[in-house]
Amino acid sequence: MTNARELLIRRIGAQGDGVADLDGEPVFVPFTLPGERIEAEVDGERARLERVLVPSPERIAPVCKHFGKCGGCSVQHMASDTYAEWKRNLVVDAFRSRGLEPVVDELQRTAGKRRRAVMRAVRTPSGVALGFYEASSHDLVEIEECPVLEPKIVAAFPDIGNLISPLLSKRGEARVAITLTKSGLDVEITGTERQLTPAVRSVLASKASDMKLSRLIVGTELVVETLHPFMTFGTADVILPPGVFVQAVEEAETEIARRVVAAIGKAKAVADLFSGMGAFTFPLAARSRVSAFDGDKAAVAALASAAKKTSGLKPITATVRDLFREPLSPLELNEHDAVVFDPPRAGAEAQSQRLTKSKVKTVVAVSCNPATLARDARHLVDGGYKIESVTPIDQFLYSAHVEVVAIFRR
Ligand SMILES: C[S@@+](CC[C@H](N)C(=O)[O-])C[C@H]1O[C@@H](n2cnc3c(N)ncnc32)[C@H](O)[C@@H]1O
Repeated sequence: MTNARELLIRRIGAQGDGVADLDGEPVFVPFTLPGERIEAEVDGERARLERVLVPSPERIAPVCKHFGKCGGCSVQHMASDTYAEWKRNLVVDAFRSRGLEPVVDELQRTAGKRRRAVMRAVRTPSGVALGFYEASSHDLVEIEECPVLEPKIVAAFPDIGNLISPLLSKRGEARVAITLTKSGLDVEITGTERQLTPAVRSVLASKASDMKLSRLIVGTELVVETLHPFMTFGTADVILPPGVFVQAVEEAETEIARRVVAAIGKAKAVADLFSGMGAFTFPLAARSRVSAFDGDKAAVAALASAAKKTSGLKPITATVRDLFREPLSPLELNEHDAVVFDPPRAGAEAQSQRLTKSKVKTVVAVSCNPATLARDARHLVDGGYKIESVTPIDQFLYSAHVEVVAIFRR
């Protein structure tokens, strides 16, 4: 049952929603700010904003016309300083909840835009629309502009819609992953029900080369690869396997790598855990021997192949390993002077526990989830490490996500 209520917003929650109290219970209202008096349609612990009765002086006009409907961004309505302090506090609160009170740096901004978009495509009366889902829904919002995406990706939407058209039935829907690589757009279309017949394949291949795509994959089939899609890490060009992890924003990746390299200093041997394709391995290998480990076979193969082709670096080894099930043992860790880990959102708990039993002096943790980072930091601190610095980086502009680089020493 829903009902319209007048509410006073008291704080901003971890997802960027304003939080009001109603009969002693929290109610989350997207797109509102502390101090605002609003009218909202309440449905359990969620509410839909109807009207802002008394706006906060921190309220600003959103930069995108789709804001409020598109589920991609949650916080375009906050003044810049409020936004930066809220994001920084997400990290402060995560550490505090584990009993840790490190000095957390100011939010580091990056000017760059996202180089990967994972979108949905649907047929419309006039063609094919590309968009993102509304928040907590499967309703598509057709996207005509996007301030967080690389403009080259947004500019390609009409052509990509046209490309997908022969694959979509009347009510069909497809998933489209578009990645801007150094050799152009890499497009992967999945979830279409129509067969990739030889005739359709040849139409797609010809459209893809007209569009100068570096690669087009449909389902698991490579339709065309005009140029190998690659990214540059340090001095190495690494060819992207399909679907591999890439940091969202190139400038953020460069800033993280710069901080990782500076923290490692002159260490002779470094373990790069959850290395992916080597975004940190290659910058580190300018000075240190690096052992890279990751669970993704294709990413490790891409890293190893680029390491073979790149001259002027210290030796690199690349190993496929499930680091949740089989974290590096204290003995293996002791072969290194420093360790970097950059796990998925689940964090690196087992590995952090092993680190406390090793002699490694420097640990650099890179994380996109302050909650699991703080949990892992608690293990490291209990095991004798001191937190040297914690730096939030705004890799995920206008969202409730934040990247963090934390340095530990003993
Ligand atoms: C946040 S990404 C970091 C990748 C790389 N450091 C970078 O900056 O591009 C996390 C990586 O963890 C890897 N991964 C996920 N689960 C894993 C596991 N159980 N064992 C080892 N690696 C895993 C993924 O393949 C991915 O490359």
